[in-house]
Amino acid sequence: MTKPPSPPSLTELRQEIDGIDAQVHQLLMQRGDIIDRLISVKQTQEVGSAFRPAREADMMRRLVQRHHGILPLDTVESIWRVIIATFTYVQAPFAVHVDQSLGESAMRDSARFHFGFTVPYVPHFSASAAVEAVARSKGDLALVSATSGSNPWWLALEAAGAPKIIARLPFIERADHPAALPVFVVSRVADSAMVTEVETWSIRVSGWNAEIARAISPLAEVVAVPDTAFDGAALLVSISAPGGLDNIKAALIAAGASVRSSGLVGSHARRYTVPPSGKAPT
Ligand SMILES: O=C(O)C(=O)C[C@]1(C(=O)O)C=C[C@@H](O)C=C1
Repeated sequence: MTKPPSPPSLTELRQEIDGIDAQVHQLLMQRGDIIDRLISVKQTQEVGSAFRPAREADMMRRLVQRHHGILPLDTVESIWRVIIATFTYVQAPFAVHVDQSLGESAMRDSARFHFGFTVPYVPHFSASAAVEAVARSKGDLALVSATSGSNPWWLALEAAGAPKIIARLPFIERADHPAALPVFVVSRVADSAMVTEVETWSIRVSGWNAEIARAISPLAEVVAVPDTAFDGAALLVSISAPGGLDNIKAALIAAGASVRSSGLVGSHARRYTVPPSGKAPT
């Protein structure tokens, strides 16, 4: 009778792990060599930022789709965020300007999760100050709340040549995400690098009240800052449906508001949600 094979020893398993670690490290250095070649092809210096939101949204979605096994998705996502953010930084150094006015810890978690520790973190006491710092810079990023605001910081994005909203974090949403805070990324990137699945519009209205807010809330995500001078409000409206802007304007007017102005202030990828278990992401 043949003896069953004996299980591998701890030393053998550790040798296998060492072999894999050396390969992972080797592959990361190889990735760095490719980034080195990509710098001259991309001509990042023209816009100043190496950040490519459309490419990153696509990479993060594919990462989730191919992932399986016991390694938690939180860990895989955070490792790749640090890899991509750091390789963006080595192409063209940038800082992340963070609005901490609504609370420091969740914003800091979001910045560190998505951009790691190599990219400098610059705290600000208002969203406007973070956005102004980006406007003065060549390729810096600002992180501001995507769901609430105490001042209409997005008005500064209306002008041609001003920075724009280029992404909404987290790229991959799910229950218990370790950096779940909804955050807009504001920067100046090449038009060709933008994702346009969701457009963000700055809309100024007169005659704003709670009833009008309720009337448009099923149609789009809205951040509203009342503007007492005009009995109105500055709105930041995220629109994903084609023709959505006209529908929003019609709904505002039907509810009794008048639209004073509208301007496109950016765009980002559609929200991508991983269900609790087993089902396909949406
Ligand atoms: O694909 C690019 O354009 C890159 O610069 C590479 C890379 C990456 O590290 O994979 C880095 C920055 C971009 O935002 C997207 C991807």
